[in-house]
Amino acid sequence: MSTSDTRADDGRPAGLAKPGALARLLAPVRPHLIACGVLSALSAAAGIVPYIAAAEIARIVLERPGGAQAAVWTWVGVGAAGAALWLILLVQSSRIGHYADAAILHDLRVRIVRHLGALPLGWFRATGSGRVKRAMTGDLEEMHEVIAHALGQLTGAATVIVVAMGYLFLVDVPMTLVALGVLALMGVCYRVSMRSMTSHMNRLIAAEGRISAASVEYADGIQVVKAFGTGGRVLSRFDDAVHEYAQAFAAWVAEVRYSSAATRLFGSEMAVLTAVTAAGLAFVSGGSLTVADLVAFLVVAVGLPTSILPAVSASQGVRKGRMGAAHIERLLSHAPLPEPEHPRPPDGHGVEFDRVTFSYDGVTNAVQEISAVCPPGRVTAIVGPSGAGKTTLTSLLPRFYDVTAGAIRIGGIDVREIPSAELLASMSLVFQDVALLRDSVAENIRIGRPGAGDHEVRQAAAAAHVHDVIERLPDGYDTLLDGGGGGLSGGERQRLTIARAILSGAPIVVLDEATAALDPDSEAAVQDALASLAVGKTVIVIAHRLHTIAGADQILVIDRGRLVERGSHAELLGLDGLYARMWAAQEGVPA
Ligand SMILES: Nc1ncnc2c1ncn2[C@@H]1O[C@H](COP(=O)(O)OP(=O)(O)OP(=O)(O)O)[C@@H](O)[C@H]1O
Repeated sequence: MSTSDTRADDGRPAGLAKPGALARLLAPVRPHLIACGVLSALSAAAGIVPYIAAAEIARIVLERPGGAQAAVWTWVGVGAAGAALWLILLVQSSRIGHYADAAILHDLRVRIVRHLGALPLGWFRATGSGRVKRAMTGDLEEMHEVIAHALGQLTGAATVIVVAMGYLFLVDVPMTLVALGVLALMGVCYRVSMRSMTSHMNRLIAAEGRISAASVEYADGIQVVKAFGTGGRVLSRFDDAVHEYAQAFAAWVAEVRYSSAATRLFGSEMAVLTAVTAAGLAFVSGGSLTVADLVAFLVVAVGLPTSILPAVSASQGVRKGRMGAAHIERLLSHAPLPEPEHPRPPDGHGVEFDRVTFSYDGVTNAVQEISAVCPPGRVTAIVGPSGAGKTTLTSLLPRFYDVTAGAIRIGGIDVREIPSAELLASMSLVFQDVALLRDSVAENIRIGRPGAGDHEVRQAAAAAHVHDVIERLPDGYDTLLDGGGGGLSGGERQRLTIARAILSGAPIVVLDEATAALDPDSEAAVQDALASLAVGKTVIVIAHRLHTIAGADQILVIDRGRLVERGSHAELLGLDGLYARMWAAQEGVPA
């Protein structure tokens, strides 16, 4: 998790949840939550009745020994009815709470997934998967705790205090004040122990994020770690994060150790029992309290901590739920890719960059005033030194980001006027970091055109020069690939994605050529596959190794965000400029 993850977009620490984010997100199930709260309160009230009945029976037996059998049996009936009602209402409130929980979490998951689908792809590159994952798992889980558990526990505890104290007040006021005093001490200690919870929680969440980022970094880069022995550095980042977590936790514990121990002490049956017994015996010997009334306190007041303590963890659950809700609301508030008000379909698939300027930070332009036409049926190569702006320029075409100035047109229509689904469907994006899904080989190709028949999948694989490789796999086209495409070489994985692009039949192909050198056979196979893919299409290829694009119809040379040269390979060599120097450097031929 990056630092940005621990802060709200307005710079406020993430723990300081926007007030009301939880209430706003739960609005669709508010009636269910109110019903759940009311039933929990009624259930808690019914749950205290058997204790009151026991106390009343004790008072009758002690005050009128041998008499009032009917009254005893009435209280037995009341107690049994209270217990039955407690159970029935508890089950009902839990049923409604869990129903609301399932409904709202489903609703939020769908909203998050739809929203993610509408966010610009550049947002994912900048944000990373950790934040998305946290919203879909941890943050929702924290909201679940509030809806399904904390709400009922809090209303239940509040009701138990009101009903029990109401009854005890009727029995004896001074004794009730003694019991209340113990519980009030617990409340004060709890508030003291929770005073700095938000800042400690933020520190812990930030450290937790760094632990998870370091673990992902280690797992993702395990090959590099093992091959180059950089495990020490990656592991030390993990170690530092774990150490920071332990320190944050220790600092919190050190600060709250006395207040939370006191909370436990005053919130225990032991404390209430001691206070009630001591005060009660004093009052009894002073003649202001009967033994029967003392028994009522021993039965009802001593049980109170057991009913109230779950509310302590529930209130922490609510704090966490508010934080989770704030994270989710923030994710949902990121502006989606603006869809055109008056969508227009492109007329053709030639691509035109018209004085395109783009800045990531609003200060420096990564791409500046680039104008070029990429005609259909032709290959346009983009070359230039590292950091020149090649990837940036091509990522503006599928609207990973929108241009800062100028325009990009497909078939004469500004990409911002083309519906985003149609825009993405009009192009195949073949990137270096080959994305294979955990699915069969056939399905990995079929993503290009869901619903394509087996025969078409095989044809695409054959055109991409990867059919024979697939046939040699243990289960052929049904072989399951792990996420990284294990079992296939780099060149084979690339050809698989090229087969995917061939099957999609999209008229525009954007290709980020692999920087890593393949062995000559593999490279030749990839080149042949690309030639099949390019037929009749508008092909834009970012080239790192110039000899692979020497035959391109036009080559655009970019340097520091600007288009500095353009022409065919021969023309560019004739210019004796940047391209000629790059060619000489790569091919070992003097320019
Ligand atoms: N997500 C981003 N946020 C901010 N700046 C970025 C981002 N991506 C790239 N840049 C910057 O924009 C400039 C152009 O980068 P870009 O990746 O487009 O270059 P490139 O020519 O594709 O480089 P390479 O050949 O090394 O891939 C660089 O200065 C880079 O640091």
